[in-house]
Amino acid sequence: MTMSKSMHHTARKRMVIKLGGSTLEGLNEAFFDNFKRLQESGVELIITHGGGPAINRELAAQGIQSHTLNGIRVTNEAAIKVVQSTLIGQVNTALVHELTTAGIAAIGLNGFDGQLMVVDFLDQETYGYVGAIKNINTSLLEALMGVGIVPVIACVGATEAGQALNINGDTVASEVALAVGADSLLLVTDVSGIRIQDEYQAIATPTLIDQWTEQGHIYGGMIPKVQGAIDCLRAGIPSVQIVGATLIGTTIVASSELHSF
Ligand SMILES: Nc1ncnc2c1ncn2[C@@H]1O[C@H](COP(=O)(O)OP(=O)(O)O)[C@@H](O)[C@H]1O
Ligand SMILES: CC(=O)N[C@@H](CCC(=O)OP(=O)(O)O)C(=O)O
Repeated sequence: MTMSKSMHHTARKRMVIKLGGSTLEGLNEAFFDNFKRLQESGVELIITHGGGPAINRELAAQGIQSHTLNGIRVTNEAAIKVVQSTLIGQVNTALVHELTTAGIAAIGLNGFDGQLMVVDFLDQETYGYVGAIKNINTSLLEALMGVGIVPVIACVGATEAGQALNINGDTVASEVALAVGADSLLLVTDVSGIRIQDEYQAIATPTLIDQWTEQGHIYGGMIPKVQGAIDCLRAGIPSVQIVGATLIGTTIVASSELHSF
């Protein structure tokens, strides 16, 4: 790390929580209470979310084809319109409502708002309307957190020309965590972490993850999670976890930290 995180902010801890579309619809008030307690104890929260299943339903209803490649949705011109309207219009608003009901002050955002996530095409030929993040407006996030409001980010980016681009939710979570110098990243999904040959792993290292991915034990939607986790860990974010709705799962640690477990 070139710049100490304490340079960005003082004693307050910062946590980025990503709620996967796979688990979002089943979360209850007790789950959100955990976050309320964290916030009350002085932790600054940023919530990001996906919405893969909701997008799939809407695409199917409109007869639009799509498929994924390395856990990333290949998004054509018809699909990006559905992604944009579903994530921002439905999933984000519903989540903000749930947080508000749980007593957490929350504001819904997407890449267009205050130039929150400026993107370029990742690789238009391969992925279509999918974005790679160029810049994140961290001042906006800090201003909101500074007054106790939780930013709730939908994974839609905006190009400088104003084109919406789809971004994988796990990628948004890890890039936001990196941009704000978070102390921890929590990816909440529909499985209790990384499962290898029917066993959930309490601990994983980048080396093990590379092996498991090569062997095909890690595939599909788990790929962007482990990639984002490794990026964060390498950049010095001390705690990265992939968990289920019970908040139990896999902690990803640098190999050199293994001995302390
Ligand atoms: N090794 C693995 N351990 C656990 N889940 C895995 C693994 N490899 C692939 N997966 C898949 O990843 C899914 C979670 O990713 P995804 O469906 O994209 O969830 P989310 O909507 O939370 O991002 C799991 O439900 C599982 O099907
Ligand atoms: C580019 C890309 O893959 N975008 C994702 C965005 C939603 C998402 O990530 O949802 P989950 O968190 O439920 O997986 C998609 O279209 O499904």
